[in-house]
Amino acid sequence: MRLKLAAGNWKMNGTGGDLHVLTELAQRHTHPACELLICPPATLLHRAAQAVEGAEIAVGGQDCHPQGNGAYTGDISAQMLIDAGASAVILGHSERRQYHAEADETVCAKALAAQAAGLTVIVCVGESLAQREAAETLQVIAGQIAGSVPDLASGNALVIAYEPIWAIGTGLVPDTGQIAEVHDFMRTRLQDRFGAEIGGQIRLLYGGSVKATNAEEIFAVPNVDGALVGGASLTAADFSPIVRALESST
Ligand SMILES: O=C(CO)COP(=O)(O)O
Repeated sequence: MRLKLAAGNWKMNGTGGDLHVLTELAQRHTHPACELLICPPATLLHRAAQAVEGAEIAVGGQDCHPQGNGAYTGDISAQMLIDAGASAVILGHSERRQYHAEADETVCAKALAAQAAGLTVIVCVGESLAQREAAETLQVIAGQIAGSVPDLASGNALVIAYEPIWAIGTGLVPDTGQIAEVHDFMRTRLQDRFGAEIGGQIRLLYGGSVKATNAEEIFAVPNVDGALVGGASLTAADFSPIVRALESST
């Protein structure tokens, strides 16, 4: 059984005054029937980890460097994320691929480092609108999974988030048939590569304009094991109903 995961990606949002969102979430979800993860900006990680201490909420980073330490100004290593209290990291988000020119090989190197450090890795994949319109979606996803996901000894510490670029922050969401097609395809690719057991352990999240209003429908899709939520993870009032929808889908 894969434990469902509700993950929030705060992106470049949030300062100390927003930590109350975490304490509010902790109060609302004392015994969650799914895993809860919030990935705040790196500047807030340590305080976020302290804010959720004792609660069933984990915190994670939004990126890490492949090296453990060294002359990489502005970068943060996987060990540093752990030191700050993180247990997971998002890698290869389309915004990093686009604005930081991260290729699959870079994402894979980061994933290896994060795994070695003991972090749960959330690798993001997803097609652009032009790629979808050219009927290249599955080909793009296959290439990103092959290139960004490192070899694994277990599937428990790997999560893949399918985030169509055209659905991120736009209010547009693929229909459930389109989500099912990609998630089933990812499951098959992962089981072909890693075997039925490991490939069956890897959790597959959907991300892109997930809201309280569409969560239930999305979580009913087979092979959707949770969500990676951007905008609607910034307040407890928005995120909490998504968590509840996931809990009742389990
Ligand atoms: O990019 C996302 C999460 O990583 C999705 O963002 P939105 O939920 O704001 O569309």
